[in-house]
This record gives sequence, C-alpha cells and structure tokens, in this order.
Amino acid sequence: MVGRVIEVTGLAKHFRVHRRQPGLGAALRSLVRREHVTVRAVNDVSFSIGEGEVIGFLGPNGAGKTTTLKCLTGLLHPTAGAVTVLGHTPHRRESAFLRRISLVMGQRNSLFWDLPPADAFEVNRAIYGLAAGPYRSALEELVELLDLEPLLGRQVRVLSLGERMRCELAAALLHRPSVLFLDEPTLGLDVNGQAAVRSFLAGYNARHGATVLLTSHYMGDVTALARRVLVIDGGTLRFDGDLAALVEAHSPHRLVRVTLRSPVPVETWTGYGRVSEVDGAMVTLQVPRADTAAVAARLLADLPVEDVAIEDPPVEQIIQAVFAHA
Ligand SMILES: Nc1ncnc2c1ncn2[C@@H]1O[C@H](COP(=O)(O)OP(=O)(O)OP(=O)(O)O)[C@@H](O)[C@H]1O
Repeated sequence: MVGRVIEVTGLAKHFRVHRRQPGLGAALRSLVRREHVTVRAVNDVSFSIGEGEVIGFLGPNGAGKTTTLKCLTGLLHPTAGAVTVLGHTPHRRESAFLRRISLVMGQRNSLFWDLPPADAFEVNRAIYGLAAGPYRSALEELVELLDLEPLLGRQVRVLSLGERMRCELAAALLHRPSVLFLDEPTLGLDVNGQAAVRSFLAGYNARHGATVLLTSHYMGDVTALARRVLVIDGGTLRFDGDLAALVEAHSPHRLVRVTLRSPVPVETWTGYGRVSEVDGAMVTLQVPRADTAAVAARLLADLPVEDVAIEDPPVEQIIQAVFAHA
C-alpha cells in the first residue's frame, strides 16, 4: 500500500494585522489606538497525499497557497488543525524532518549573489552533513540533468533567471529530499526555461519516487506534471481530485476544430455546434461534451473535411470558471 506522506486535517492559519487608514490624521490616531483585523489566510483545509504523488496546488492570488506550504514546511505555526509530513509535525523543525524535505520558492534567491553556485552547494553539503560519496553522486546527477556544468563557476548575479532557477533546484535537491514543495518554480521563466524545469521535475519524481506539491500560475506546469490538483480559494479548499475530473465537471463543452478543403457557407455550422473561432479554413466549434464524437462523425461524412481534432478548452479557462463559481 502506498503510504500517506502528507496528512492535513482542519488546517487554519489566521494573521492578526494592524489596520491603518491612509492619511496623516489616521497615522497619528493609530499611535494611540491600534485597530487590528484578522486575515483568515487558510480555513479548515484537509487533504492527504500519498508517496510519490505530484500534486498541483492552484488558486488565485491571495488564496492561501503559500501560507499552506509554509505550514507544511514548518515556517509557520498553524492557528488550528493538525499537519504531519513524513510522520513529523513540521513546525517543530526537527532535523530528521528538514533532511527529508525541501522548499523552493521561485521568487526567492537562496544562493549567494556574489559567489558561484558551486559554493552554495558546498554550504548545503555542510548544512545537511552529507558524506562525500552521496554528495558527489547527487551533484553529478543534478549537474547532468540540469545542464549546470557551464554555470558552476560563474557568479550567481550574472546568471539569467532560468539558469539561476536550475541552480536553485540543484541546491534544494542535493540532500535528496523525499518531499519537495515548490512555490511558483517557473515564475518569470521563458518557454524554454519552463520546459527545462518541468522535464527535470518529472524526471526527479520518476527516478526517486519523490512526492511533489507544486503551486504555479502557469497551467502548463500543472498539466505537464500533476494528475491530481487541489484548488484553494479564499483560504478554503474547493476541489481535490483528478485534473481530468475537474475539467469534465466544469467544462460542459469540448472544442471541435475542423479544417476544410474548400469553404462552406457560414450557416452550415449551425447544425453542428456554436462557432467560437474562424481562422482561414479552420473553424472551431463548441459542442456539448456528450455529443462530440457524433458531431465529428457527421462532419466527416457531410463536409469536405481535411482534418478534425477534439480538445478540451484551455485549463486556464476552466480554472477561472471554478473560481468564479466558488
Ligand atoms: N505574514 C502575513 N501577515 C498578514 N497577512 C498575510 C501574511 N501572509 C499572508 N497573508 C495574507 O493571507 C492571504 C493568503 O496569502 P498567500 O500568500 O498564502 O496566498 P497565495 O495563494 O500564495 O497567493 P499568490 O498566488 O498571490 O502568491 C492573503 O490575503 C495575504 O495577504
């Protein structure tokens, strides 16, 4: 049986923040009377993740993703609820726990700006007390998979964002963590950079059976890596399940793209579906999910079809619809 690596029950994290109205008068008043409000960043969230799963953690800005990751890695003490990761209570920050996890935040630099990445790797080796053999083999593997050889001796400040991110990943994985938390690992990267990070993460998961929990605004990261997604909004979990089920539940239509050998009058399409886009000889029709196969068959039989393809709408659109209903 696959073990449960992460167990979260009724997790809540509330912040008490000082509220101040704008303006000088308000600033002076706040010196004598402070007003506080409670921000409920995470509210009664429960989920469980098995060994080796790759989970996409989705939600709009301010939904509570980073706060949850911080509770799972022990950077924040939960206000309520129970969290265990690999059997440990994260906020105790026991070294036996820290040796088995890693948190990578796309917007943070954990390397040393003026030194080459190789120096940061040595520091992590000392922090984790890695023996020479395992350190060397982990480093060799990461250098090869992330193509770091040309970067090892260069100052971190001169690296591109994508190059730096590859080095960040290596630094975070030298101790071979079995659970990896990633907060926006492809933030700001170009298409090639995103692809490099994605394929590396997929490979790392496959090779070491690591459990991965990843937040990203790029749906491509999630569709490429995760079968299961957690959707959080306003601190509350809205969906936990297969990405495919989420798509099916929130998208009653599929897109049928038809390319014709010769044009047909616009009215022709009314019998098949709703036209959502026309691009030269290619027409995209919105068709109810249950009818797509039959509609495609009719199109092939009735019209001079060169090509026909059936697709789900972009996942971004579906997620937006989930948030809109939340
Ligand atoms: N230290 C803090 N003090 C006060 N409020 C906080 C603190 N950290 C987070 N918050 C608030 O908690 C809520 C959730 O924030 P969080 O960073 O977890 O969201 P997120 O889903 O990661 O968003 P994003 O996608 O924008 O990074 C937000 O309203 C945020 O302003």
